[in-house]
Amino acid sequence: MGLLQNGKWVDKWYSTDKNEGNFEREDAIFRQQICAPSDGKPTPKFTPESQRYHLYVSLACPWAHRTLIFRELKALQSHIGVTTVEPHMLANGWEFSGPKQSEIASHINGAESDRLNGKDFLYEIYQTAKPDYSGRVTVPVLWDKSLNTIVSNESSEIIRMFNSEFNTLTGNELDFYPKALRNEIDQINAWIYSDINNGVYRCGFATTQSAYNTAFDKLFSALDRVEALLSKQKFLVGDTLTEADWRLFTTLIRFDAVYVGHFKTNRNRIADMSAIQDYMKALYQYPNIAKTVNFEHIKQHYYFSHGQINPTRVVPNGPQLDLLSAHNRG
Ligand SMILES: N[C@@H](CCC(=O)N[C@@H](CS)C(=O)NCC(=O)O)C(=O)O
Repeated sequence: MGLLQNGKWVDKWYSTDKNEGNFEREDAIFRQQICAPSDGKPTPKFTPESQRYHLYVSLACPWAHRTLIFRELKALQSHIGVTTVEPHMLANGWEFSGPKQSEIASHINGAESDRLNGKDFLYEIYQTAKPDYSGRVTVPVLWDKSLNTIVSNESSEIIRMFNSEFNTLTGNELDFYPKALRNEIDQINAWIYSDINNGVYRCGFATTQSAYNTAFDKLFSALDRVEALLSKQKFLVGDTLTEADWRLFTTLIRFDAVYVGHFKTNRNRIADMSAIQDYMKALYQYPNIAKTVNFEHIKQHYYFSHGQINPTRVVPNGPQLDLLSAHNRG
């Protein structure tokens, strides 16, 4: 686990020293946009084209998972390729399969070598895009094969591009960020991001009791708020399935398998919150979504990579999850 400093890889864990034990997530650095050309405007640098862009993801990562879900929802499978890193993220950060993998890591089915750029580590992709890059090396990465660079490493922006910019290519007009609901979606995203999506990390990576207590209380108040909302309506924003639901889903699906134990988010499980549990099952059973969920990668990543939380690196066998049974959400 490390980061690039002026283009050089340094093996360093997150520091919470300056933040009284609180984990602070850094902002993503590559924030460019793919835009469909519009009449009378100069041609954008990144235009939607079939097979021009490629995703680097980890199947373990909830942020990368959003982009895989949108690739399915928006029928982009044949237009945007994917390479999956190994789940064990160790001294060299995210690794591709191959002979340079860390000695203590094992190859996990579903992980791949980097057939596109022939690299051993994800940080080399960042170095190619920006030789003096400083910052964390995170997934997802949306890579541009034409300009040999990173378009974006911010999942919330990648899913918006997938939602709207490739429609002419795919003919898929499904809209998970409709204009009329944008305010409401943005408001919901804001507290779900800080208290739930990032909130589970703030519990797990806290290094003082009080930082953990604060994150834990916020997390479960937010989950109670979601449970109350979903007890009276179908989705987070009324009757319409939006990006807000998919953004929440990738955290919910990891919750009982990993966060409850590994991140100590154990007031209760999602399985104990009946509206959320049924809602999560409904989303899991939505066409093409279950195949984006890989519990082997999820459990291997968290339990094996975070040696300071789980020094034995033993990965639990359970829990048994009930995701395929009937739900009452239509
Ligand atoms: N803002 C980013 C966050 C991505 C992120 O933090 N990904 C994690 C994996 S779950 C990562 O790659 N961490 C590596 C690191 O921080 O060194 C996004 O949503 O795309």
